[in-house]
Amino acid sequence: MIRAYGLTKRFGGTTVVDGLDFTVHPGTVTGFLGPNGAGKSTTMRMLLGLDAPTSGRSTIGGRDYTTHPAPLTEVGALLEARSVHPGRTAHNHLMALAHTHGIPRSRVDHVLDLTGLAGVADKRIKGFSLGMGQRLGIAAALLGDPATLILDEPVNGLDPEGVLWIRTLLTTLAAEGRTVLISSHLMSEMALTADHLVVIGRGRLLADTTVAELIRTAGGATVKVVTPQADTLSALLSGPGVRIAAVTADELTVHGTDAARIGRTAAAHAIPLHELTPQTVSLEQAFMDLTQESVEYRTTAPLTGAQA
Ligand SMILES: Nc1ncnc2c1ncn2[C@@H]1O[C@H](COP(=O)(O)OP(=O)(O)OP(=O)(O)O)[C@@H](O)[C@H]1O
Repeated sequence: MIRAYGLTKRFGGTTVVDGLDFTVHPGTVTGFLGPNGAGKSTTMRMLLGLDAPTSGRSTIGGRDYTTHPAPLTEVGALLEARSVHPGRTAHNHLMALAHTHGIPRSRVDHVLDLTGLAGVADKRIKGFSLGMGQRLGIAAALLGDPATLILDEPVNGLDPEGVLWIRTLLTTLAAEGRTVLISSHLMSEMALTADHLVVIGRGRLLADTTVAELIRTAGGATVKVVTPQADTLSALLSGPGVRIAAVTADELTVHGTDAARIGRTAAAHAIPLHELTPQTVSLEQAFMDLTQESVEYRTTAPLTGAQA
């Protein structure tokens, strides 16, 4: 379990992470989301003891990361800035890590297999593509068979097959009971990978919730209904918690009830339906609504097309 208690970081006069409290539970993949510059990497660096908080504290597995006697076997981390020796082969890089952390050699072959790098294990890292480098970073994070994984933008640079692979890998690792925290600024990616979301903007906590709950609070599910008897149906559906908006004379948007009930009501009163479509707010839209006040880099002028 990862816990942050009032985690705060100031650089000069700027507060980059502002009193963050959250808990990341084992057994689920938790997405750490926020627009560019929201403070995700800084928070992860503090969790890992790489940046000292200005105030507040955090624990991993109940203790401060820096006090773990064998951190690699407790926490596997992938941060954006990797320090790997470009002249080394992937195999040698992992062997060096294993050796200095008392991890058995057999783990090196295991993580090379797991990350699909076995075929290029003897190639020098400097010849690696962005995606291969990303896989190597993940291999290093998994080397100590850690109970907790903290991965900063793990999908960066991966091709569609790689994205699918990491999604499956993370879900499997969480199902084994591990704590998995992954950052991204892509809501669409998180929607497919994470069960739980911690969303920040300008260093502040905006949401700590499930994907489904985020959609619900962002406007919830609605149903589009097209019928020549919109007024009659509207009157029949009205009630506590139900909001109905007339889009046109024969189209309604209904909040607060589901398509099944609308269909049953229409059938019971012999009202013909030309369309009955459940609609959910896209997660991308929910994210934009949530973070619109805290977007650091906003386009102010419309794009007018490519200049020659
Ligand atoms: N060492 C530093 N000194 C000064 N400012 C910093 C430092 N590190 C980060 N910042 C600033 O802190 C803010 C948050 O940065 P951070 O990298 O944590 O955001 P992020 O959410 O990870 O963004 P992205 O999605 O773009 O990676 C940014 O405005 C950044 O410029």
